[in-house]
Amino acid sequence: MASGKEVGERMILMVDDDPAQRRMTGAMLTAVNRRWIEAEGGSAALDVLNGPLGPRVSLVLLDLAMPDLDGMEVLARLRPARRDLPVIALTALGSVAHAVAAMRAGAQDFLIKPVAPERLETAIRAALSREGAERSRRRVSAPLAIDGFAALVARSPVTRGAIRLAARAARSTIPVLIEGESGVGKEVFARAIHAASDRAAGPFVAVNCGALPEMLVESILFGHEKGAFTGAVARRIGKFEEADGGVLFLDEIGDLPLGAQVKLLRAAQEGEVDPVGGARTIRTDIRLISATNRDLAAEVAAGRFREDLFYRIGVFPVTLPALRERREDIAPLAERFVARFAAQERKPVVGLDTAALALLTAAQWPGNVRQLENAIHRAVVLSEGALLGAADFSHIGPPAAGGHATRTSERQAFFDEDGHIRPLVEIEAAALEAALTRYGGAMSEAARRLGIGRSTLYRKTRGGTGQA
Ligand SMILES: Nc1ncnc2c1ncn2[C@@H]1O[C@H](COP(=O)(O)OP(=O)(O)OP(=O)(O)O)[C@@H](O)[C@H]1O
Repeated sequence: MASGKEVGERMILMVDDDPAQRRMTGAMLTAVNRRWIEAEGGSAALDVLNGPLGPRVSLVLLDLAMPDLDGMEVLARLRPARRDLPVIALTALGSVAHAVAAMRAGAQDFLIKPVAPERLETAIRAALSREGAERSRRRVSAPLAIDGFAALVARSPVTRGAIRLAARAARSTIPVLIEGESGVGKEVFARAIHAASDRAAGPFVAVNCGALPEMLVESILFGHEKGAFTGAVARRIGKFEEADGGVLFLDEIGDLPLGAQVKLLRAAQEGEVDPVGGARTIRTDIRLISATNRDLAAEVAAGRFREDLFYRIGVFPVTLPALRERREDIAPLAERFVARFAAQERKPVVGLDTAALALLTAAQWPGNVRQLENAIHRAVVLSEGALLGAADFSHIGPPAAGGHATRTSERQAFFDEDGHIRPLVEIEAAALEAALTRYGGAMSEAARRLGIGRSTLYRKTRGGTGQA
């Protein structure tokens, strides 16, 4: 049963089976002049929402672990009737995975108990303003927007699955984490989510965290005041402010230094950023889409990525498989690229012959779609005829035979003259050298391709690769 406290125009429904917790939260809400009502369990909460006070409830603070009807069940049952009702899930430390599930099921935010009063108030304010009834109603009545995805090639079931998932994410404000190797299409997916969302008219700001100079990461993301440090001759707005009202795409988020991760967490949780060297706090309204080519869970385990930030940004993971794991996409992508580059380069090329298609379809594509795109561009530029043939792709390595590295260069990189595997430091040194040679000494590109941060690459090449 629910016990009404103050009955006013709009009120918060607090749902928790623990009386002490209800008292504590109630005191916090009263202190910030919020009207509220409480329910001691899931069924009581549904009774309130379906009863005469229901229409007055503007927000639900929902404990997830309750004996009679747990929070997830309450979410599932209230959603059909009250789609526009913001819900903030509350959970104990250690059950963050539940909170993540709740966000996927439609909660706007989650808080870990015990909750600090300021954090509670910030979350309430954000949920009430950002997820206001009007916007939600617009969003719900809009048809499933997949227009932003129409430009993507997707013949394979896995790519179609990823698009369906991303299209669903586009309709909410959930932070999305796009995972996949370099060149698989993470950024084009992020742009498609933006285009299909109700923020399409707002900015899309992309930041490659792996390419940010370590000293300037915070100033670039959060801005700085004039005179904040030597060289800060004018105030500069950060990427968060730039993306206000739109989407901030953080590529290679695993490369962010730990210090910046702390600030990012606050910005992601509370929508507030503190420019470097300033006393002001700036409120922003952004949607975060992150991407990584690393296993972030492993980075968390290794202490290189903050667990709380991982849970915050990784609520809705979308995984894009490597191109070699979705070979059905190769031919349509190749044809798309031929048409594009033929027009761009004013060449009479109209397609690929069977042998070329077979070669491309069987290749390994370590650089994924971007590598395929570059290979086609090069072939179109060099071609003389109407169809590209296998000879136009002679630089594409053959498929790995039976999983063995058979090419001479691979043999030299991995094995010594006696056929024994080389020590890891030597293999690493060879890989670093190969990358730097391949990308003409461009550190950022080499680091990106190697899947490591630029500072790590500097350290490894400067300090000698024999050092750990
Ligand atoms: N499904 C697709 N349909 C059409 N083009 C695609 C598709 N996927 C990727 N591309 C093209 O491949 C190229 C690489 O994509 P993108 O830059 O999004 O990859 P990425 O995963 O973000 O790479 P990185 O990790 O190196 O930043 C782009 O030119 C993009 O247009």
